[in-house]
Amino acid sequence: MSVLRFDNVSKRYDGGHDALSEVSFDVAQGEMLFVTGHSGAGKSTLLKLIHLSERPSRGAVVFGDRNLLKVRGRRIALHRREVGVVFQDHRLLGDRSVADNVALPLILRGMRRADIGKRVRAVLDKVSLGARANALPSQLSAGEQQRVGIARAIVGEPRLLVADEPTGNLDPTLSAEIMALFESLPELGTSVLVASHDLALVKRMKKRVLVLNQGRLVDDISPQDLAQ
Ligand SMILES: Nc1ncnc2c1ncn2[C@@H]1O[C@H](COP(=O)(O)OP(=O)(O)OP(=O)(O)O)[C@@H](O)[C@H]1O
Repeated sequence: MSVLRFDNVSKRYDGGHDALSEVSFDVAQGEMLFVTGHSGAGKSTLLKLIHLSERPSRGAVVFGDRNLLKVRGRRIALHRREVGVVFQDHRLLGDRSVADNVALPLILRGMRRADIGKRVRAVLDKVSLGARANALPSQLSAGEQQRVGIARAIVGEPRLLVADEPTGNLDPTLSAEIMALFESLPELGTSVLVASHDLALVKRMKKRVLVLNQGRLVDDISPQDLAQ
């Protein structure tokens, strides 16, 4: 079953050229894949269409059986519960503890406090930050902050996780740890779509790779093809 489908999607920003041009692809439930391409190729735009911070100019983005064109108003927040997002710049609240930052999506959806505490502890353990639950983001390293961002993105058990250059500022060891964490998510049914311009990293992972060039999807490489 596909969790996400792009059907001939184009996106033109006001006054600009096509950032995406007639892009079509499917993501299966529990699949992990990468989208790569040079700076300006359209990777971030593609992710923004999925979590509805942008809208397509033409074509359809379909999530499960939901055409995202029809998702408006209050339904946007409901849609975002099902899509976890990891930003390159973390976007953590500086005056809140690690645990509070991770709890935020669950508080917003009105979950009971006791359940929130349990979930937050479990997910912080998963990203190896159980001991830093009470720290402020400014007291953490870049890699630790990134892991808090990931914990916040997965705490709500989304159907799809999208990550924009999640290892951009990290050393190779930390990048590998984060990729190992992402690789474990499909086992729980979460699909994972990672935008990265780091070709060495993408090749190492041996997953499906979508290649964008000036907004066009120019290649869709299967793991088998990558291995050759
Ligand atoms: N808000 C915007 N308004 C106008 N043009 C934009 C906007 N956001 C992106 N663009 C343009 O759309 C194109 C695709 O940008 P996008 O950020 O999606 O690329 P990218 O592959 O993520 O690049 P990078 O790796 O540098 O982040 C670029 O030409 C960019 O200048």
